[in-house]
Amino acid sequence: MTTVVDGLGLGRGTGEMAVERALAELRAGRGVRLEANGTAVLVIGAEAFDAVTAAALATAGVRDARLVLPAPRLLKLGAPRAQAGSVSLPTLDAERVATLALRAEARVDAPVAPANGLDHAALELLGLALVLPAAVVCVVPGAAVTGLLAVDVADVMAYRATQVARLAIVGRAPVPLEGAPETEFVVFRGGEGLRDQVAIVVGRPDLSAPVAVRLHSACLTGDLFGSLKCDCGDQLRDSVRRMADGEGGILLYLDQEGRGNGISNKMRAYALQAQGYDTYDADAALGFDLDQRRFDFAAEMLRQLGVRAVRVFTNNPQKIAALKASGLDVVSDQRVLGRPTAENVRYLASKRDRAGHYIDFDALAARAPD
Ligand SMILES: Nc1nc2c(ncn2[C@@H]2O[C@H](COP(=O)(O)OP(=O)(O)OP(=O)(O)O)[C@@H](O)[C@H]2O)c(=O)[nH]1
Ligand SMILES: [Zn+2]
Repeated sequence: MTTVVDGLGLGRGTGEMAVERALAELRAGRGVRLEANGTAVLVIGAEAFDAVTAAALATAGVRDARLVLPAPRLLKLGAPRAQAGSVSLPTLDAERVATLALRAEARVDAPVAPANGLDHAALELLGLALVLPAAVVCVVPGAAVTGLLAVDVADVMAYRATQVARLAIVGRAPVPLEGAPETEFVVFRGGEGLRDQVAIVVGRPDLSAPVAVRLHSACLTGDLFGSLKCDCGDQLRDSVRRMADGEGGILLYLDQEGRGNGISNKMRAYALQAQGYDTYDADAALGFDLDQRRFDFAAEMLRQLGVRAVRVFTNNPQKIAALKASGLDVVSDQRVLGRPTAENVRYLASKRDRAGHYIDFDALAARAPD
């Protein structure tokens, strides 16, 4: 297959390479050509769609331009739909796109058409690229636009699953931690959009028994800076300490900032929270479902480390279900309580009430201050 050699991606499928390149293009604010069954459209993220881009596309003679939005964003705009949908852009107006895609007070101003396969793939690409889930999609006449990267819808929709299969350890070393001197960091590549994922092996867990495990999604603000808006930093340090003081364990530090939405979208959501939205409504206003995270690759990391049974430290029923679904034996009697603060109590209550997290406020209140 000469096409595989083409990109020197020996051993990688051409479809996967195209998807990975498309993610880089979209993150850089450029468009890509999305193809399915002989149909091709240009896709560009709404957040990159400025007046200059709009004018260039109009000059190129593009037609049938639409703004594709996910169902939660359509609901916010006053047009509830079970699935994603699109509104027509008869003139390429960057200001209108920004309003419909992002502004908190916006209302839908045109009929909404159901999303087709190309539209769904466009949103999947933007999600993988961690940009705002709103896509400008249009038809490009013949040779009017050159140099666009082409990517196939089927390859886009298959991408996440193929990444799990490619997960591999790329580096490991001992890193003694305060309070956990015998600790090893093991770095995996793959799983979600070629990001690096880290397993932190604390002590020497007995792999023949259920291993203490925490799946910890990255939270820059909480883990590193001690943000008062969430409980992540406490959960992180408490989990490592419990593993070190007990029989050892494995903490997976997962590159899933903002429940998988990415740090930029998390800050957009925090801006809405500052206006009074709760954690889930803020995400929904931007077009996100309750939670974007998948944990299938986390289970695969554990498997590659020789773990068959886990005692998982979490309050999140989705994590428990995902580990079980992946075939691991799961004991789930260990909760991870952060410190309640005036700033995070609403966040914790929302997680309990809207996402079914096992958060016991009496137990939190009873926690002795450190
Ligand atoms: N979108 C969004 N993400 C947030 C917000 N606050 C925290 N996060 C993210 O939420 C995730 C929390 O991760 P975890 O602590 O692993 O997860 P959890 O789902 O609460 O589950 P457990 O802690 O295991 O009970 C991290 O990715 C944070 O960056 C928020 O207000 N909005
Ligand atoms: Zn946090």
